[in-house]
Amino acid sequence: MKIYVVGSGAMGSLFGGLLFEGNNEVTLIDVSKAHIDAINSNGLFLTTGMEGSRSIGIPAKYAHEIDEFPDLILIFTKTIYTSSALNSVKHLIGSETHIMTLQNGLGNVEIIEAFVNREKIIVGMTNYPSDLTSPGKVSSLGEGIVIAMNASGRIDAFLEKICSTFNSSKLNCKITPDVFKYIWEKVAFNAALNTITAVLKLKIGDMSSTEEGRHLVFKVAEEVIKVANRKGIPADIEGVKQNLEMAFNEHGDHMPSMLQDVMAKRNTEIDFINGAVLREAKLLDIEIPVTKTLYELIKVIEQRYEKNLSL
Ligand SMILES: NC(=O)C1=CN([C@@H]2O[C@H](COP(=O)(O)OP(=O)(O)OC[C@H]3O[C@@H](n4cnc5c(N)ncnc54)[C@H](OP(=O)(O)O)[C@@H]3O)[C@@H](O)[C@H]2O)C=CC1
Ligand SMILES: CC(C)(CO)C(=O)C(=O)O
Repeated sequence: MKIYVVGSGAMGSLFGGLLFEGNNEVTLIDVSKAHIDAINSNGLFLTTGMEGSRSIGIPAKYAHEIDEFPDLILIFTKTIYTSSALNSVKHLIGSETHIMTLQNGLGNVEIIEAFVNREKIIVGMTNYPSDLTSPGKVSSLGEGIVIAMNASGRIDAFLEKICSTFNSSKLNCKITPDVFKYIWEKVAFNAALNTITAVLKLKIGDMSSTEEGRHLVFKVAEEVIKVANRKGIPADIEGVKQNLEMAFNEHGDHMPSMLQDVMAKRNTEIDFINGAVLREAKLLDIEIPVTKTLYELIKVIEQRYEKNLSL
């Protein structure tokens, strides 16, 4: 299968690298010169729990260097850049090209719909942890899953082919009609864990070693699931709590993507995570005070470093 990964940082490189090793024709597309140059000079240096460290000779390019249509565009930019990234690869979207999003947050399908119709969108979620440690170097130490579904609600042959391609590339994929239940559960997870570790500048394990840290995480998760349930989405707080416990125990050394953003003084996905939940809560007239406080704290942090001020 011919696959372009658009946004090839921590997650894009992990997925691109594994799909390439699974004998797919994969090209990484990015905007970071340092990252592209490092991969083209020395290969992608990928470390995964099962396979260890190796250098993968996968091509990395800028969008304008390519001109063939792929079967699949896997978009792995931060959600704030989805629209601009897809604009930069508009010339690569053929009539049969599908676009897949496993990005965190809410509203990803609606952004992609400006580029292809819903039948050509695969939406899902993943909880593989991945860290971009330096240009060209990515480390993913922990197991995960991919949940996927066609955004139109139909299971078709292409979706089945994608999932089996992922599975033969060591990416544990499941097709699930109830995909938005899992997306909301992941939003609850990220609204809690990503913001709290980012505000505290602590890795998952360091934060979750305190009773107060764990209490705060569960409080936010409960607020988000309350909103999902009131919208009629059967998200399950017990499942979210189990996933959080699993992250506390098994992903202790991971810096959630929002923490990686704050450390690098980049804008975060807060408007697509806590911000999106707050908008839904407002429509339903539900108070979610802890989720709102964390939203506001991340906004303060973003504004401080946008102005080059210390924290
Ligand atoms: N990291 C993780 O463990 C997990 C992350 N996710 C989600 O996956 C998504 C990706 O996260 P992550 O991999 O951590 O993010 P990264 O910031 O590591 O990677 C995103 C990459 O996209 C590049 N980029 C930005 N704009 C464009 C563009 N216009 N065209 C092409 N590339 C572009 C960035 O370059 P530059 O840095 O120069 O801007 C960067 O290299 C997010 O939605 C995140 O929430 C989900 C599960 C786990
Ligand atoms: C890996 C995981 C699940 C941890 O928070 C994540 O989604 C992220 O880092 O954004």
